[in-house]
Amino acid sequence: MTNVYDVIVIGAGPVGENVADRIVRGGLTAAIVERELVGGECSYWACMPTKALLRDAAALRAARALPAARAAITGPLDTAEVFARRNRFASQWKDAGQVDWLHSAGIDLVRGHGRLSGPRRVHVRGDDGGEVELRARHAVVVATGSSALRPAIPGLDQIPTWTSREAASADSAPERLAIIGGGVVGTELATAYSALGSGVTLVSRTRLLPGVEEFASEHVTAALEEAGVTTRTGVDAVAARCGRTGAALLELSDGTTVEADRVLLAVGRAPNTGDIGLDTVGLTPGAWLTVGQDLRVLADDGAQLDDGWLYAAGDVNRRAQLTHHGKYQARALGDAVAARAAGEDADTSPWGRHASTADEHATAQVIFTAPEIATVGHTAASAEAHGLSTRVVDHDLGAVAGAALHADGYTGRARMVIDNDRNVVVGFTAVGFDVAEILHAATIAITGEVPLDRLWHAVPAFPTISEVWLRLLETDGRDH
Ligand SMILES: Cc1cc2nc3c(=O)[nH]c(=O)nc-3n(C[C@H](O)[C@H](O)[C@H](O)COP(=O)(O)OP(=O)(O)OC[C@H]3O[C@@H](n4cnc5c(N)ncnc54)[C@H](O)[C@@H]3O)c2cc1C
Ligand SMILES: NC(=O)c1ccc[n+]([C@@H]2O[C@H](COP(=O)([O-])OP(=O)(O)OC[C@H]3O[C@@H](n4cnc5c(N)ncnc54)[C@H](O)[C@@H]3O)[C@@H](O)[C@H]2O)c1
Repeated sequence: MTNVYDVIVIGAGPVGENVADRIVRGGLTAAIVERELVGGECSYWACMPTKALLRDAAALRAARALPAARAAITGPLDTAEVFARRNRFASQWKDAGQVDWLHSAGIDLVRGHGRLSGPRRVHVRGDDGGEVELRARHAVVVATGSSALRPAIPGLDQIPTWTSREAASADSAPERLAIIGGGVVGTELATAYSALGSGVTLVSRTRLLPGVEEFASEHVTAALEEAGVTTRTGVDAVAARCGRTGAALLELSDGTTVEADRVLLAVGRAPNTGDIGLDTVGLTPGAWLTVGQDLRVLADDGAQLDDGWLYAAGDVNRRAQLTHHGKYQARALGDAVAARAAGEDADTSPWGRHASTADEHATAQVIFTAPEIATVGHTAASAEAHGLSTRVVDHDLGAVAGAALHADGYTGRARMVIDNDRNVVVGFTAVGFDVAEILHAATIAITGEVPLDRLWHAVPAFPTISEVWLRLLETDGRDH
């Protein structure tokens, strides 16, 4: 195996894989370094297994919302089958399929822990202790992702804890599960484990899902409580200890205690940069990597690092910690490196071919709680914080014919945030069952900056949940 490549990618998560793919498609050579499983967190311990844990309960809930289908339900959820199907979606934690794909794409895989060892150099220590020094002609891309953050709560190491990794790969549900952190991981896994039979207590410093519109957070909070989850908002877990029976005891800031068999830590992510040789190129180990518009890593003082040979994409640059946004960055980055190698200029102007502008203006996310939250672009609060002059239009999703038909007693709401100056949509949020699939219309409206006058000509089919678009436009009126 040659040790010199056009580009070296550290980390074969979804983002690293896509960077390497675009590099090779651009006519360059690429090696990818991976210390665990090719496919990364998303494939084995995050997106795919957690969504698999949620899916059967969602289908059962959908059937229960229709009287005739409900009558056909003959028993409870077969949780052993749920875990077995999850195992298949996690490829039994084996990466042979993804390795085959790498080979078919013409990407060389180097297994081991990669560290920068100077400009354009990556040192890899293999699991077998073997070492190899790789050299890049054009670029090194850091795509090492992130890991669960461990909060500094005294006594935590004396109690049985999980991070999202263990929760995503467990093969049974604890009788009592306490979750610290009411963000996306906390609420999704509370939804999953309460459906799988755990008695769940969700402890959150703020309201649940503080980053989304308040009405969406309220819908999910009410639904979690209805499903039997105890939500404790506005409190911190301040100490932990082991009870006499071996159970975990969490002391909360309001003086109360929560007892559980497991405590899931879901308080955010930390960058996988502690041991990747950042010090050898003048950067601070353990920090998130700051990048410019072109995803090139900036020095600690904000200046361009050397001649711009070091890039970072995905979770590690903290622009938008979502698989699809990381892969979007990967396409822009890979194409830019290939263009530059061919002596061409990269187009990193807003919405240019090599820019990842959508990270800033149209971050799209589905939160797979029950009901789901689908959101893209600004919330009313973030638009205001960005100094935009906006108006907000809301509509009751339950009043849309397609939603009423979808499920008896359908409740939900949608919000459109409109930029008054340009008369375009800059934000959209919906909460309700199965709203995930209506999100992309909003993403297209926002990225396309479609004028509202033209949106009136985008006719949603009847009777679908997407008809909420027409209702939102009608509520706003035609006179702006
Ligand atoms: C519980 C959970 C659920 C999630 N669900 C969703 C979801 O539904 N949808 C969504 O869009 N996002 C979801 N996310 C976020 C998503 O998982 C991440 O945004 C995504 O995995 C980021 O991809 P990445 O390639 O940047 O990093 P990762 O997936 O973390 O991959 C990084 C890779 O780099 C490797 N690596 C690290 N350091 C080194 C080194 N020094 N040498 C060699 N290899 C190294 C790692 O082993 C890993 O394979 C979820 C996250 C969590 C925690
Ligand atoms: N469906 C999806 O798209 C999906 C699903 C899961 C995760 N993710 C991604 O994974 C990332 C991590 O998710 P997450 O939920 O871990 O992080 P998060 O930042 O969404 O939420 C963490 C929550 O924990 C709270 N918190 C922090 N420290 C605390 C402490 N000491 N005590 C109590 N609460 C504390 C924070 O206030 C915050 O509300 C997110 O960026 C998310 O985008 C995405």
